[in-house]
Amino acid sequence: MHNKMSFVNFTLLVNTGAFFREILEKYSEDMREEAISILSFITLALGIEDSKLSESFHEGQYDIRLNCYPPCPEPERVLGIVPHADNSGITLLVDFGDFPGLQFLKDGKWVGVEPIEGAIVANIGHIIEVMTNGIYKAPEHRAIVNKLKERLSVVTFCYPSPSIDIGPSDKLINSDRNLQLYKSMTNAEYFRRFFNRKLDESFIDSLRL
Ligand SMILES: O=C(O)CCC(=O)C(=O)O
Ligand SMILES: [Fe+2]
Repeated sequence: MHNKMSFVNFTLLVNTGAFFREILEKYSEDMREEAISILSFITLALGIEDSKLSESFHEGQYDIRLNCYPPCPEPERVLGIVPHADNSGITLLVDFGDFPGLQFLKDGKWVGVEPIEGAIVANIGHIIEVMTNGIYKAPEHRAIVNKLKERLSVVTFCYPSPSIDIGPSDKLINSDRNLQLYKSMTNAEYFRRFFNRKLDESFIDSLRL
């Protein structure tokens, strides 16, 4: 399987066959547990423990993407993935590279994430930015390529239950000092806005009040 990965970046869909489906279903169940536990720590840190925020991820959708970045003779001239923030609630990334291929924008500078064996990189997506009323921000990130080395990453995009509205948690906007900064919308409305977004404008800005 490894040798056949020859595209700059490709997406392996969950329904590529029974064999992959079984592995990916087990994997996504593990990631569901990880996501719920990270989200309950987030709600604990926010002082809104037991809110519907973390619970909504029990029933949510979990999409897995396998990224492959082959070596590139001129790495400074290409990007593996262009700068973006994820539209998920939270994204869990397992990095199989041995160089910092994933980079986050911090204070205007790209900072590489050093892969640690067995570690999961947890990345906040737009939905958690909205649900936490902007306390947790969805960071811009990108992937770069290496002149000599291939890199693989397995990325799980974790979404809350489609029956839950996407909007700032009531518990965070309960006083005059804590104004609601983002719109509240149904799950369907969130995705409608995402798929109809203007590509030259910031999606998260379009969700601000
Ligand atoms: O492969 C990576 O390091 C980044 C992947 C990523 O950001 C994505 O798939 O959304
Ligand atoms: Fe991403």
